[in-house]
Amino acid sequence: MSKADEKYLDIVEKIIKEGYYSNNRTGIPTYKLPHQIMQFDLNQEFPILTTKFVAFKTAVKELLWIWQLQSNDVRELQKMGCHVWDEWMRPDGTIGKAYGYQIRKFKQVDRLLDMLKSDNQNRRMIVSLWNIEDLPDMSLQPCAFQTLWDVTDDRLNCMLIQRSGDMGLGVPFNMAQYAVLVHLVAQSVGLKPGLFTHVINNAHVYENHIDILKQQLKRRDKALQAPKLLIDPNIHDFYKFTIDDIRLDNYQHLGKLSMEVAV
Ligand SMILES: Nc1nc(=O)c2c([nH]1)NC[C@@H]1CN(c3ccc(C(=O)N[C@@H](CCC(=O)O)C(=O)O)cc3)CN21
Ligand SMILES: O=c1ccn([C@H]2C[C@H](O)[C@@H](COP(=O)(O)O)O2)c(=O)[nH]1
Repeated sequence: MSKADEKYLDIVEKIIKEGYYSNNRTGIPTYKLPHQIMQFDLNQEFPILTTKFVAFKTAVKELLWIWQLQSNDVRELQKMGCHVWDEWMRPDGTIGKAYGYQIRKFKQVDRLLDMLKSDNQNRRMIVSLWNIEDLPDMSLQPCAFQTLWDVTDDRLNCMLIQRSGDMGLGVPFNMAQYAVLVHLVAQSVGLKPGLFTHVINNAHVYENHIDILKQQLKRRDKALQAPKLLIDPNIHDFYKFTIDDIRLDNYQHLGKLSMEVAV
């Protein structure tokens, strides 16, 4: 069974059984648990769910939009064929000063790549999208808002801090996305990928996702082996990876489960 299914479904099951019921700004109440953590050794396998289909290409497009294009323009994402931000688009076509905007504003990716190449024992390698001054001008404040990077024994490790995690929709994307990011950054600076630790402060299941997630829990015993992530090995410039250079070999899964997004 894929490790991703095991760790993800453990949290989903715990939230459904023991989670606290509460309301939130969307008006769709959730069951929630604080401080849920998943850790994956990217050297062993790629963390993507097999107990449901995860739209891998769509997820990677969103990742490239934020980290490589460093854009806040939803129309750019739509041009790539990804529509997961449509509901948060402002009349000017953007999501305000959020996500990619904050990476570009402080050249955060360039700084990270430089530090990893020149001083990888630096303990200040952090990319943060949480800019207090700009928070009021974001259509959604970033959820997966901080990554902390470390190099140990020639392996690149990354801890993702997510303040708020929608277990049904956002988290399956985020796990796969940030695992891809670690692989891309590692390949760009000549390191091997290591640990990916995913910390979720408020891990929640929306009430209208419960029945579908229960269906997914029943698939647990049928979970399949994780696919392999294949990245064109000739690319060593972070800005040169395209969506076609990043693919999964033999992604087997138990089929799509549709859920509605709470806006
Ligand atoms: N309530 C909520 N949950 C989220 O996960 C979320 C937000 N809001 N707001 C901002 C972004 C948008 N995200 C989304 C939005 C939609 C899907 C979604 O519909 N996923 C489908 C596949 C979509 C496709 O193939 O295009 C899925 O079945 O996973 C995923 C992530 C993640 N974020
Ligand atoms: O990458 C993402 C982006 C968003 N989410 C989820 C988490 C919450 O359910 C909503 C955001 O609502 P807030 O009230 O701002 O917390 O979106 C996610 O899981 N992953």
